[in-house]
Amino acid sequence: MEDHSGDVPVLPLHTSEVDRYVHLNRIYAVVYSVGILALFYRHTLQLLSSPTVFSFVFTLSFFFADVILAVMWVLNQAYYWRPIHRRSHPERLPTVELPGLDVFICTSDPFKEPPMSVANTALSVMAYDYPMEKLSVYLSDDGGSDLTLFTFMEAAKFAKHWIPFCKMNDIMMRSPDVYFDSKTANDNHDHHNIKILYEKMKGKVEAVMMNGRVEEHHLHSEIEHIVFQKWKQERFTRQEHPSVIQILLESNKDRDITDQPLPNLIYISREKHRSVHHHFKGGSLNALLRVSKVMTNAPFILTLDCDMISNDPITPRRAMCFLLDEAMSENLAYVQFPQRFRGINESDIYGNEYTRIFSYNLLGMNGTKGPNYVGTNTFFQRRAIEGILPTCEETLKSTMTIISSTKVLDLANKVAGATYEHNTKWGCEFGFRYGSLTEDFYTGFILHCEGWRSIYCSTERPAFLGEVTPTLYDGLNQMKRWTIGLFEVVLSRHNTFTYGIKKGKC
Ligand SMILES: O=c1ccn([C@@H]2O[C@H](COP(=O)(O)OP(=O)(O)O[C@H]3O[C@H](CO)[C@@H](O)[C@H](O)[C@H]3O)[C@@H](O)[C@H]2O)c(=O)[nH]1
Ligand SMILES: [Mn+2]
Repeated sequence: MEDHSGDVPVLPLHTSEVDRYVHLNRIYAVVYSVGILALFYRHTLQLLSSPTVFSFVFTLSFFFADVILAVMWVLNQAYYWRPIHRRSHPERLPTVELPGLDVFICTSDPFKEPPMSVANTALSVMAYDYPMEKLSVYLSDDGGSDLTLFTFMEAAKFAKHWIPFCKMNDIMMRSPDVYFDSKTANDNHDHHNIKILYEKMKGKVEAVMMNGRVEEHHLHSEIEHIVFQKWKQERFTRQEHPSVIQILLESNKDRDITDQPLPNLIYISREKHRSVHHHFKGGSLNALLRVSKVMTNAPFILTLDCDMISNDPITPRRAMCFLLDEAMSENLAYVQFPQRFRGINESDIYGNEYTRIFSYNLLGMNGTKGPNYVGTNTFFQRRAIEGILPTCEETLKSTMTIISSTKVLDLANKVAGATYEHNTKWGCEFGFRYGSLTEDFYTGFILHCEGWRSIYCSTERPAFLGEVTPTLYDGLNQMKRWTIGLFEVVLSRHNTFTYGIKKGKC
């Protein structure tokens, strides 16, 4: 990778090395295969020497059960054959301007996903070590909740203090809740003041949450009153409401308390109609793709679940080490960071950490086409996920610089409309793909089939930290959803065996 053609050698932005235990893995695989062959040899002998029909059928059933397990085992070896560790070197990124980054955060229920913790996720990424004028954070609220919007309005005010505080004190954990809870938070004067501000904001949000809805006396400015008028409409429910797009911070206008620019912060609740399928998270991500296209159109996109806080402010620069590498970016669809969790007790009795699917398997896939998309902590190239939009999507091509202009807002509301996708290829040829409860796996798989690659970047300090499912019931439900989602892919025309092989690219 090193280029010594110039006078000064250009150091690579990223390096990779094959896992040092790969040979052990391979030896183990060979020994295990011998074991499997011996087992089948024994089964065959038993079948041939079955004294009765009953014992024949009995042995045959064991034989088939073992065939299934053996096939699963063989397929799994792909993960251990050539795991690759990739390291990024963000300190080597050229000092030229960094590209725009649009962050998509999805939330869907203010009572299951408390707006205050969603706001913490947003604040943690808004405080990234990244040029503020290049960063836009979009919140998609599928719950269409005034409580969430209210919380984000408060968070936008708090961000003006929080972002400079993090940067001046070089804080790594930029989610306020976790930062104030952590033992490392040192109790200096600044810390004390910002904590008071945070507690005040939290108090306001809690009062509104207790009340269950935003009322006149919670609001202070004329603008706030106008915004919440929408919720006064008779038919404003979670499943039936017009689109709400609210710019809470505008980078080229708003400044923090040290007079530095702030990132854009935009609240979006796409239009919903009972009679129109909204396609859950996939639908919400596609609405975000379109709205962000008409507003900021950044070439790179980070998708985040509402509970995934940033744990390291340098992460977007790490992602850029891969995405900006010309030799690699041509067909690089996304850079995946692992899903790690906080609050897991030592014994992790429910296996909530999912180390295998979120760490080992992804590492293994780094040696092939790259990891599958796990729904969150993923930096996409916009052009990969968007696909080539046909000319009928002309509206999407007109990006403007003033995001708060009426023209931009009208267009944004139009593309966030419930029926906008009718008679278009959204969800099947471009955007996040519909048809599976695990839209993430499905989308990543299709991208790989289309010839795109992906990268798994794991770092010693986790880039993001999520929350584990709180109860066994939730955990089982989640597992059920994932299994159904994967099964939907198997039953679709994009079956991983047939479609992937037919395409000849997987
Ligand atoms: O109609 C919906 C439903 C969900 N979500 C959001 O999608 C995210 C993930 O949903 P969650 O219920 O937390 O599902 P999990 O099973 O925990 O999520 C994992 O599995 C999902 C499906 O494979 C992926 O989309 C996620 O990124 C991945 O973390 C959350 O932020 C939700 O708010 C929406 O925006 N709209
Ligand atoms: Mn979740």
